[in-house]
Amino acid sequence: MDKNNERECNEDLIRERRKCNFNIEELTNIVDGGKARTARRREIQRLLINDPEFLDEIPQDYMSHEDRYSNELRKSAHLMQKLADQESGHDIHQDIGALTGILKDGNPLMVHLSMFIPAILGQANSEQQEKWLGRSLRNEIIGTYAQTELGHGTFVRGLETRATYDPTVEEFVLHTPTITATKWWPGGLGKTCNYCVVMAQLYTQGRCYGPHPFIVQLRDEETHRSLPGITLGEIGPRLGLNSNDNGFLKFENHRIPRTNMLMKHSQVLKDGTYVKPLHNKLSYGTMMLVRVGIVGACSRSLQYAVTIATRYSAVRHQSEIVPGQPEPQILDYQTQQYKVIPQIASVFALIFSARSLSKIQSSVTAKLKDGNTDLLPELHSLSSGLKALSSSDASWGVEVCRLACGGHGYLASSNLPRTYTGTTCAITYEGENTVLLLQVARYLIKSYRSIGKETGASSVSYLADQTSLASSSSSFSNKALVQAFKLSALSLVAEAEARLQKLCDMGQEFYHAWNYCSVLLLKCAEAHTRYYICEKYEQTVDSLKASEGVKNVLQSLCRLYLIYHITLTHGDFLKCGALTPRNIAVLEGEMCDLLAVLRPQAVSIVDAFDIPDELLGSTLGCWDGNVYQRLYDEALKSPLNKTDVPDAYYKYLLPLMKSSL
Ligand SMILES: CC/C=C\C/C=C\C/C=C\C/C=C\C/C=C\C/C=C\CCCCC(=O)SCCNC(=O)CCNC(=O)[C@H](O)C(C)(C)COP(=O)(O)OP(=O)(O)OC[C@H]1O[C@@H](n2cnc3c(N)ncnc32)[C@H](O)[C@@H]1OP(=O)(O)O
Ligand SMILES: Cc1cc2nc3c(=O)[nH]c(=O)nc-3n(C[C@H](O)[C@H](O)[C@H](O)COP(=O)(O)OP(=O)(O)OC[C@H]3O[C@@H](n4cnc5c(N)ncnc54)[C@H](O)[C@@H]3O)c2cc1C
Repeated sequence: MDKNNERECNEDLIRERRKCNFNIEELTNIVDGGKARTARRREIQRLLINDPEFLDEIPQDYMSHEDRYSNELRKSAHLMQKLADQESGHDIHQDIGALTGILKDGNPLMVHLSMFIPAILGQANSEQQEKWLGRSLRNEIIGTYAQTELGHGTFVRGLETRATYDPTVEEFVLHTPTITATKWWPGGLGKTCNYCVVMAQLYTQGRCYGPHPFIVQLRDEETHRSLPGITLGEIGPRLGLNSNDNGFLKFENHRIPRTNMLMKHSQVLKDGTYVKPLHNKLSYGTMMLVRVGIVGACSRSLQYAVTIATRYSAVRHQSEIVPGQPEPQILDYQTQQYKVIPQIASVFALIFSARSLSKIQSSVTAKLKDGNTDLLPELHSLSSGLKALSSSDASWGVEVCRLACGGHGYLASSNLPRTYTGTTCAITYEGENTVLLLQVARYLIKSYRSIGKETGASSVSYLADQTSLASSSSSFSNKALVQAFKLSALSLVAEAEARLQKLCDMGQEFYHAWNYCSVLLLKCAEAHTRYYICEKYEQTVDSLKASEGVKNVLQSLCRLYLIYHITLTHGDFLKCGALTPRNIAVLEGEMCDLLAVLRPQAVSIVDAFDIPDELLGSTLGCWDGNVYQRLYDEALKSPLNKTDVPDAYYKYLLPLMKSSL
C-alpha cells in the first residue's frame, strides 16, 4: 500500500490524517526506541512481508488442528532460517517486536527462542554453554522449558518430578512418580522439541535441595522418535495459540549425565556434594527474564488492537448525534473516545515502563556477574508487578477495542479475537497474575517493616516518606497527580501492614493473617505498580527532547492516563485524602476535555505505531480504511461458500424438513 497515494484511501481517513499536528516519524522513533531501531524494524519487516513463504494458502481458521500446526511450523522454521541467513547477524531480544504478526497463533518455536535459549544463557556454566548454546542458536537442537506439571504450576516448590543423583555412575535419574507430576503445558513440547530444560526436585546424598534446571534430550536427533523412558504428547485445543503444540512429558527412571544439571549457580559434585548458589532463587532466573520481555510484548499487542479500533472508529458511521443529520463517525461519540483513546495512552505507559524495567534488569545482571545479589528481590518484585499489570491492562484493552468495533470486532478477520487470546494467556503463564502480585505485596510489607534500613532499592524508598501521608496537594500538575498515586499506594501498604499486625496481635499465625488480608494486599501491589508506571510515564515525557507537537501529544496522553486511572480507583485516593471529591469531579471533567483534544490526533498517533497491513492482518484496521470490501472478500473465503447448497443440507436438514410430510 502506497501511503502517499490518497486516492486509494477512505475519505474519512484522509480527513483524519490531514488534521495531524505533530511529526509522525518522530513519534514512531520514540515508540521504537530511536531512529536506528525504526530502520532495523522496518528492514526486518520488509524482509518478512515480501516473502511469499509467509502466506497462508487458506485462512488458518479453516485449517484442521494438524494443518494449523504444520503450517505454522513451516513458517517458523523459515523465519529462523531467514534470520540466521542475514549477513548482519541479529539480536532476537532487540528484534523480537519486529516479528509480531508474522506468525499468527502461537508458534511452535517461540519457547525455544524465548525460554530454552535464555535458560542456557542464564543457568548453564561456560562448558555447558559451549556444548549447547551454539547448537541451539543454530537450531540444530530445539528445546522448551518444562516446569509446570498437571498438579503444580504456580507453586514451583511443590513440583514432583525428581532428579535423584546416583554417584556410582555419575548420573541423575529423572522420574515422574505420579500422574500429577506429568509435565504439562510447555510450548513446542508435544511434537517439535528434541531437547528441553526440565525443572525437577534435586535429590542428592539423601536430601532434597528443591527445584533445579536440567537439560534433557527427549528425542533421537536422527529419527525424532522419543527416547526410551520418555513419554511425550500434545495436550489438545486451547482458547488460543492453537498452532503451537503445548505438550506433556513423563519420565520412567530416565538417566542423564551429571553434567546435564545446569550448573552456573549451584552444582552437584561427582561425589554428590551439593554446592549452593549465591542466592537460592537464582534458578528462577529464566522466569524473571521472560516476565520482563512480556511487558514489551503486551504493549505490542495493544498497539495492534488500538490501531484496528481507532482506524475503524474513524471509518464507521452509525446513528446520529444531531437529530436528522448524517450519521457521524463513531469516533465522534465521547463514549467511543473513552473506549479507544485511553488504550492509546496505555500503550506508551507500557513502552516506557518496559524500557525502565529493562535498564534495571541489565544493571542487576551486571551486578550479579560480580556476585552481588542485593537488588534481586527488587527486580523480582518489579518484574512480577509489571508483568501482571501489563498483561491485565493489555488484555482488557484489547477486549475494549474488540467491543469498540461492534459486531465486526467479533469476526476472526478483524484479528481482534486472536489478538485477545494471544494476550490474555500472559495473565496466566509465566506466573499467574494474582500470585505474582502477592509476591509484590510480600516485598512491600517487608520493605515497609524495614524502613530505616538501607537496602538500595529505589522503587520502595517512598514507603519511608511518612510525612506525605498528611499532605494532599492542591496543585494538579502531572507531577502532583503522580504524588497522589504515591500517597494512595503508601496508605494502602500502611493499612495492610496495620491490619496484618492487628490480626497477629490477636493471636493469628502470620500466614493465616496474610491470607485473611490478601484482597487488600493485592490492591497494595496494584497501587504500587501503577504508581511506578505513572512515575516513569511522567518522567519520560517530561525529560523527552522532542518537537513541540510530539511533546504536546505525549503530555496529553500521559495526563489522560493519570486521570483515567485515578477515576477508575478514585475510592483509594479519597480514602487516603490524596484527593477530595471536588478534585475528582474536576479531573473527570478534564478527562473529557483531553478526549476532545486527542480525538483529532488519534488516527495519526496509531499511524505512528507503523504496523504494516500484512502484519496487522485485519479487515477493520487496514491503512486505507477499505473495510467493507475487505469484510466481504474475506467472507467469500469460507469453505461453506464453495457450493450454494452444502452436503449437510441433504444429510440433515432435508430429512428434518420432510419428516412431518
Ligand atoms: C537468541 C535468543 C536470545 C535471547 C532471547 C532473549 C530473551 C527473550 C525474552 C523475552 C521474550 C519476550 C517476550 C516473551 C513473550 C512471550 C513469552 C512466550 C512464551 C512464554 C510461555 C510461558 C512459559 C511459562 O509459563 S514457564 C512457567 C512459569 N511458571 C511460573 O512463573 C511459576 C510462578 N511461581 C513462582 O515463580 C514461584 O513459585 C513463586 C515466586 C510464586 C514463589 O516461589 P517460592 O515458593 O519458592 O518462594 P516464596 O516462599 O514465596 O518466597 C521466598 C522468597 O523468595 C523470593 N523470590 C521468589 N522468586 C524470586 C526470584 N525470581 N528472584 C528473587 N527472589 C525471589 C521471594 O520474594 C521471597 O523473599 P523473602 O525475602 O523471603 O520475602
Ligand atoms: C498458553 C500457555 C503456555 C504455557 N507455556 C508454558 C511453558 O512453556 N512451560 C511451562 O512450564 N509452563 C507453561 N505454562 C503453564 C503456566 O506457567 C501455568 O499455567 C501458570 O504458571 C499458572 O499455574 P497453574 O496453571 O498451576 O494455576 P494455579 O496455580 O492452579 O491457579 C489457579 C488459581 O489459583 C490461584 N492461586 C494459586 N496459588 C495461589 C496463592 N498462593 N495465593 C492465591 N491464589 C493462588 C490463582 O490465582 C488462580 O486463580 C503455560 C500456560 C499457558 C496457559
